[in-house]
Amino acid sequence: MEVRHATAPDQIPGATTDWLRGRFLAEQLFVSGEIRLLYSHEDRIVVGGALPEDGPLTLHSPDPLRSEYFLERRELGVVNVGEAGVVTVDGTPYPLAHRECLYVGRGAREVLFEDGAFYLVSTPAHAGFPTARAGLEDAEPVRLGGQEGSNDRTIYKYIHAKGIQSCQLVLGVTVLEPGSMWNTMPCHTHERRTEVYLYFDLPAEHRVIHLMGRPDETRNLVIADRQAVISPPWSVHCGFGTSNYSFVWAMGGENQAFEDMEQVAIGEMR
Ligand SMILES: O=C(O)C(=O)C[C@H](O)C(=O)CO
Ligand SMILES: [Zn+2]
Repeated sequence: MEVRHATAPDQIPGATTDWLRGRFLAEQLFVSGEIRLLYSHEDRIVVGGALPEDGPLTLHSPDPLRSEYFLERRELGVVNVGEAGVVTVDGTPYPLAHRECLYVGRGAREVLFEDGAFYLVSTPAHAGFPTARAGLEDAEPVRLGGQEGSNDRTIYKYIHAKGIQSCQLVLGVTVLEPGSMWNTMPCHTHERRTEVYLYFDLPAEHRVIHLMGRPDETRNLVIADRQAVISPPWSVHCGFGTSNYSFVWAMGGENQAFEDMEQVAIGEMR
C-alpha cells in the first residue's frame, strides 16, 4: 500500500506537474487480479481498486494500518465501476450492478470481491454501523446545472446523514448527461473535510481536466478513466471533460454536513 503524507497550500506555487501528480493523483488503482490501496494522511482516507478478473480477491490489512483485519478500526464504501459483481461480507453476498454502492461497517472481518471492478474508500471509524447496499434508485437524486452551462448532471447521495449511516464517511456518485462536461461549477472548498473524486465511465481516449488548489492559485491535472484525485480541505475540486463521464465523490473529516462548503464564484478564481 502506497502511503502519502499531507500537504499544505503553500507548497503549490512553484510545484511541477510531476510533483502535483505524485501528491494528489492515484493513477493505477485498477490492476487485474489485485487490490491496490493508497493511504493518504489527508483525513487518513484510504482509497483503492479491486479488479478480480482471475477469481475472488480478499481484502487484507496492510502493515501501515497495524490492525488484525482491515475493518478493525475503519469503515468502507464500495462502488462498482465495472460490470456486475458481488461483494461478500462475512459470508453474506451483496450483488452490485454498475454504479451501485455497498457500505461495510467497522468490525466486518472478511470482505471478498468477485467479478466487477470495485472502487474502495475507507475512513477511520469509532463505532460499527450495519452493512448496507444501495442502487441509484435508493439514492436521493438531485438534478443540477443545465445544458446551457454544459453541466447537466445528477448527484446520487449514498452514504450521508439522511441515507446509509456511517461514522464519518460521506459518499455518492454524480452522472453527467451526454453533451455536459463541467462538474462542480461553481466550485467550492470545505475546510472541514477532505474529498476524493474517482472519475469513471470516461472513454479511454478522453480526459478530465481537473482543477485544484486555493481558489486564487489553481493548477490542473489531466486525468484518465478510473483515476482518483485527492482534494485536501483547502483545495477547490472541479473539472471539465472532453466527453461526459461519471465520478464517485467521497469525503471524510470533521462533519458529514454536505452543505457545509464555501462556494467560490468563478470571478474569484485565478
Ligand atoms: O457535480 C457536483 O457538483 C458534485 O458532485 C459535487 C460533489 O458532490 C462535492 O464536491 C461534494 O462536496
Ligand atoms: Zn466538494
